[in-house]
Amino acid sequence: MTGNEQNPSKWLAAEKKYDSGVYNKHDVVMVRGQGATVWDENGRSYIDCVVGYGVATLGHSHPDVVKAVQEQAGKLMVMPQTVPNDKRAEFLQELVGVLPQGLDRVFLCNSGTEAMEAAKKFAITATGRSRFVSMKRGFSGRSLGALSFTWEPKYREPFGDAVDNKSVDFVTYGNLDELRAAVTEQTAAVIMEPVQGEGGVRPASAEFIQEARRITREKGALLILDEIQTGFCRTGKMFACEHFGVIPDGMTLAKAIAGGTPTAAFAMMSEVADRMPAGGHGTTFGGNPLSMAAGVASLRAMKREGLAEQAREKGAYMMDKLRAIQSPKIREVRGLGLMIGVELKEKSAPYIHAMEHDEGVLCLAATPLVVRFLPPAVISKEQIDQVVAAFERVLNNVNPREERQAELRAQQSEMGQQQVSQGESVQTE
Ligand SMILES: Cc1ncc(COP(=O)(O)O)c(C=O)c1O
Repeated sequence: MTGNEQNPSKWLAAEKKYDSGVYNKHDVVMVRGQGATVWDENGRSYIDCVVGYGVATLGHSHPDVVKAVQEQAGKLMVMPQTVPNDKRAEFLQELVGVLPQGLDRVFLCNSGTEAMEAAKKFAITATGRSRFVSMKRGFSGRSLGALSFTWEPKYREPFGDAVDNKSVDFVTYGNLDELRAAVTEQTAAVIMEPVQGEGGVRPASAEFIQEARRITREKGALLILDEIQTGFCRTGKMFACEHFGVIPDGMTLAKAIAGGTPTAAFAMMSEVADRMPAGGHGTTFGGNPLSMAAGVASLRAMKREGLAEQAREKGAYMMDKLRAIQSPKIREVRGLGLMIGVELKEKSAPYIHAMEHDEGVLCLAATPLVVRFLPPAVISKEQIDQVVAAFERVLNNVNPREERQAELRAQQSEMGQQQVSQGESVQTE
């Protein structure tokens, strides 16, 4: 039991009452974070291997980011992108400095899905084409434009024809023949994640991603890599495409880009940017000075602290430890850097719940069978040891089938009790 179940919090009640209802809320209220640790309102600590779906790769409340935000908040928070701003210029310079060569034009926005929207529009104006190739099991976000690239039917079907799924061909991630057949002279862009995150933590093969580069060039289409989850050191390089020696024409960026502030970008080659008419796209909050200040501090800290090397080394350490777990429930441990998935032979949800509830470790699902770990790169090896030990205990102790049967037995006996007492009351009246 968490403290909240014993003593329901007013914050938990308020959030559950007023939220739109689209989220499956946990029974816990988080109030503070530092590095790889977060604390709930009752003071219980958790090792965070979710970090806001992969946002806080630098750790929660990194001191440089906190200082930059504090200073900028007292100076200037709002300036639209039509009016140049010192922090925005500094951020753009820093960002282009770490991006693969040639990606030196940037559209700034606020979330991953907006970066995908931008990518879609820039690809259409750059090529004069409007067909796309995306990947089965791919996830690109949930706005209607981005949703057209997202494969999972449950995210698309509730919105029927409002999601444009006629102009997108989905190919099996890794299938070279399907890829070659799908990319034609009508294709504006091929969209893919270098490691599928939501789709089960699946790294692309070098052959597949390199063939995507080759065939898009041959057909005059763009290659757009979705590095929203993989970017900014998560996979052990600043960007995952560096593992494959591939430079795309455009790259969508978000999550860890700016120290936890809601920031995103579509970075592209000049030839792609130059074809968008002035005023053809825009956003109010994109490139706001507050996020830009956080972004500058975050990018500098990533470089100074060797965050990519940390993610590479700790990722290998954690993956080795997970692979050493002897459990018949594990089908496969896979990933790249600190983007790690453990595919089980059964549903992952009860194990993820037990990790949080019983062990104080936050992790998340990626498809119903996969437990996904996205710890910050500043996590210590001791914390990794704790996470792996907790996971092993949970695999040993949780038995969803037995628990479900016990639940059913309890329900049946409760119903039996009710029938007996109803029967008794009838008799006694
Ligand atoms: C690969 C990928 N693309 C796009 C998105 C959408 O980003 P956002 O949730 O910021 O809109 C996500 C979010 O998880 C993602 O992992």
